[in-house]
Amino acid sequence: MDAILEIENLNIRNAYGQSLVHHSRFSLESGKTYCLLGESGSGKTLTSKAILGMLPADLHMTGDIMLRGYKLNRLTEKDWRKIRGKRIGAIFQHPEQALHPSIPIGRQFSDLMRSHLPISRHEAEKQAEKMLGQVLLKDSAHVMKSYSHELSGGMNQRVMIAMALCLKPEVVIADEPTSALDVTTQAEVISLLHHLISDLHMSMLFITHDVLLASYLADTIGVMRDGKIIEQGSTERVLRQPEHEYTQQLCRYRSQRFLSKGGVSPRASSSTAVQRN
Ligand SMILES: Nc1ncnc2c1ncn2[C@@H]1O[C@H](COP(=O)(O)OP(=O)(O)OP(=O)(O)O)[C@@H](O)[C@H]1O
Repeated sequence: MDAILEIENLNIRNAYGQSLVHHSRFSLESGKTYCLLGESGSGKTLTSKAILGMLPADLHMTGDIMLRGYKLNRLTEKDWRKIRGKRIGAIFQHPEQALHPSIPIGRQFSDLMRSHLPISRHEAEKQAEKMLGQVLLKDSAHVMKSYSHELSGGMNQRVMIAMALCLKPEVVIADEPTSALDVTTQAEVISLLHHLISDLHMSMLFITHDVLLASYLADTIGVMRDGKIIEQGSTERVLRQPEHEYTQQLCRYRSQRFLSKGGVSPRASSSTAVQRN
């Protein structure tokens, strides 16, 4: 197997020495999606922040995070800026917090591209507009001139996806990217993300509390609880033959939702909640 991102014995403690993430170990294979699945407070976001070198200063981390075998733990902030965005892209739950409120989208987009690539403003804007078209934003020229508060939640999240993917990162981290969206928009954005990631042959770490989303997107699932990965394996195995009692509970809950939604099947079986074309 060709591991692109490896997490070895990751521990995160707060200022009082309390363990928030405990001996976490997993790897993301090239071209695959690994899903960290768990309820609120289980340590998923802290894990993603550690991988992005964005842990709050009051938290203490030990363990190794390796991108293609290269240790990221001891990088300076200057080195991190070369990796974040360029080699590891990120999509967060609230795009409006990540986007600058008083800079037009096109300017933010082209600034991001120019901070990593030696291209002119004109060329960066051309590429940005093209990328906005790829995330199916209809009037991309208009979006380029807009401010984030003028766009809907779903449009802002499409902009974030375009920005996260524009530099063709090896790994994309998507942390609950659709939990602030309504159900229809969520399905559209997840379907779009899934197709782009596979078309561009990227690897994704997807973070969610939603078993149905995990079952749709993930090749491998790691179930997180109280800062620990209590079970991991192929999506098929984890959801069909869960070993841990907590995973069994999650799967029962998923079956109830499945039935209440009138029958949508997970990736572990033949069709999906969000249609895969
Ligand atoms: N800066 C911080 N200082 C101290 N404790 C923190 C800090 N950030 C997070 N925590 C705690 O660490 C634990 C894990 O938080 P984390 O945000 O990773 O959970 P999560 O699984 O992503 O949940 P959610 O989906 O609600 O974000 C929680 O108990 C949280 O309160």
